[in-house]
Amino acid sequence: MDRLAAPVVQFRGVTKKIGSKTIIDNLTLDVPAGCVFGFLGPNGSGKTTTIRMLVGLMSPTSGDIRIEGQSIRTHFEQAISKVGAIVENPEMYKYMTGYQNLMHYARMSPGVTKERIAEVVDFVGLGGRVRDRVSTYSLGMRQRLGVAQALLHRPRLLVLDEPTNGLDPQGIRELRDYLRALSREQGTTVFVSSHLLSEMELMCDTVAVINGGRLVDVRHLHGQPTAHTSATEELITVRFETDQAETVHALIPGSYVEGSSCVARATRADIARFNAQLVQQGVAVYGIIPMRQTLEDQFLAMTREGGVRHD
Ligand SMILES: Nc1ncnc2c1ncn2[C@@H]1O[C@H](COP(=O)(O)OP(=O)(O)OP(=O)(O)O)[C@@H](O)[C@H]1O
Repeated sequence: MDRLAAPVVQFRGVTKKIGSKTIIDNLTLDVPAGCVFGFLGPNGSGKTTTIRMLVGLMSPTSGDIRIEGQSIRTHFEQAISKVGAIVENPEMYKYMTGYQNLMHYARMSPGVTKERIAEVVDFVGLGGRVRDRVSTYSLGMRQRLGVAQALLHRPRLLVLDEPTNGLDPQGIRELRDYLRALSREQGTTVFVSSHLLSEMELMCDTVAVINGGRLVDVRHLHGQPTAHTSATEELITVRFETDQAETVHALIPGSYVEGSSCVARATRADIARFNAQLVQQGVAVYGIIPMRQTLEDQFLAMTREGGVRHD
């Protein structure tokens, strides 16, 4: 992946209000070209709303989204022409075969040839079943057909909302394999949402975490932190060993008490500053221990506040 390439998607100060409720709050985020990008958040955090705006099903209240530099506000047609998406359930005619469904969509997309249909069918591994009726397909096969359809016009960006929902482990593995192949072999950027961190960890190069409509973290999973978290600003998680855990918790925003210690996520500089303040207040700190958390632990810690539901 070329890390210097211009981002495929740029969210800039995107806010969505419905009535008096702010669903998405000032989202600014870059999606690098050619990666599998995970959009992770608990239920109700705003993933679907963001995706609906990204694929043009809903307009932001303020802010803008650019797709390959084209604004969805001022150049909607050009911006959206670069996107293929499955949002909610893909519309399929169950009484027709997979192939007939693809032909139907191909007729609506200029320039899609029979060769292209064969290519996408092959790519998603639907070959043996494409001449069968969709009514006989498993959920996984319907989803492959949905992805094949979304890829027909060679989009630069493929957007999938919670694509692993309802798939069995084998289906999830296959989906993961072909999404990764799509980004690696064809340079297509894949934007995929989920509330399941374990899947994101295996599937994605980068994960953005959203909670309560706000971006809380962006993490590059196979190496250095992204631009959102420069090395000096990177948050680390540490355990303050102390017999006054509540006092430490009261001092450090976003921390939580666990047994006789307090777990906090902060930059290195802030951890040193908090420690100095604790010493000044006469709180005995016996140790500050870096925690090697799994992304799962970090995700739970980041989304702990506000009593959100995890499943
Ligand atoms: N049309 C609407 N009117 C009022 N509130 C809405 C509307 N659409 C979404 N919301 C609220 O916005 C918040 C975010 O919803 P959204 O569906 O984007 O979240 P999500 O992260 O996709 O969650 P899930 O995984 O459960 O679908 C939720 O609290 C939801 O109730």
